[in-house]
Amino acid sequence: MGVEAKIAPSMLSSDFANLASEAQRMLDCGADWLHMDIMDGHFVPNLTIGAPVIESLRKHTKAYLDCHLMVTNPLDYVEPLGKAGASGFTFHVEVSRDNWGELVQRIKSKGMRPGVSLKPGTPIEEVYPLVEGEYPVEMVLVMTVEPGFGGQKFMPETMDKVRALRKKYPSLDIEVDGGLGPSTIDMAASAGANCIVAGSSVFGAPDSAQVISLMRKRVEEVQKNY
Ligand SMILES: O=C(CO)[C@H](O)[C@H](O)COP(=O)(O)O
Repeated sequence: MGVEAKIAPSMLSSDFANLASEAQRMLDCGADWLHMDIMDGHFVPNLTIGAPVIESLRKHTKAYLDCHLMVTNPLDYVEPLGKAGASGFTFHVEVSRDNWGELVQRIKSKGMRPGVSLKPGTPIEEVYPLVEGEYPVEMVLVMTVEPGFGGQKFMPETMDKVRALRKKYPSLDIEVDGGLGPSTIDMAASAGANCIVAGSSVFGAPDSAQVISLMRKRVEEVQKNY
């Protein structure tokens, strides 16, 4: 089927005062990507980090920095994040309905991998043109909680979107984010998600490596049957 399991701890749950060592700890625990939540206090009611922090972290790691832009004007972030060393740039479809073609082109021109995300209430059909268009995104991030805060409860009803996407696009990277951990990974993996973002379940566990390994195993078990 051609999709790989990617386990991406959400650095939102890390100790931001020790970001570089927290990032290295996650990589040592087996993380594939580091998920970076960029929030502007407008698209979502929380304010986190931006390009300066990505630039600082990039000096300490070569890891894939999977940036999720929970911002109203993603276009404004392309240039700074490209310069800062972001790897993936995932924007929200709800704020990009009129300019996603330009956005994807600019993201790619800065050497980043474009992705699109959608909130729980947004119909999955809205992202189909972005996967199939002239300037396709390379990943769809299905939010499994309302974006804005870590530690929320996984919304099982969002799995219908993951199933629909996987049926339509067998080799697409499908990421899920929010409330993922040992008790919810089976739902996400069996629906077809292969990129798993997890914050509180990984950072809050006594053995983060064990949680990462369990989630990877579940995704791999499902993927090999495709
Ligand atoms: O994007 C996010 C919130 O908008 C976080 O990445 C997400 O909620 C992960 O945290 P947790 O695993 O604790 O739910």
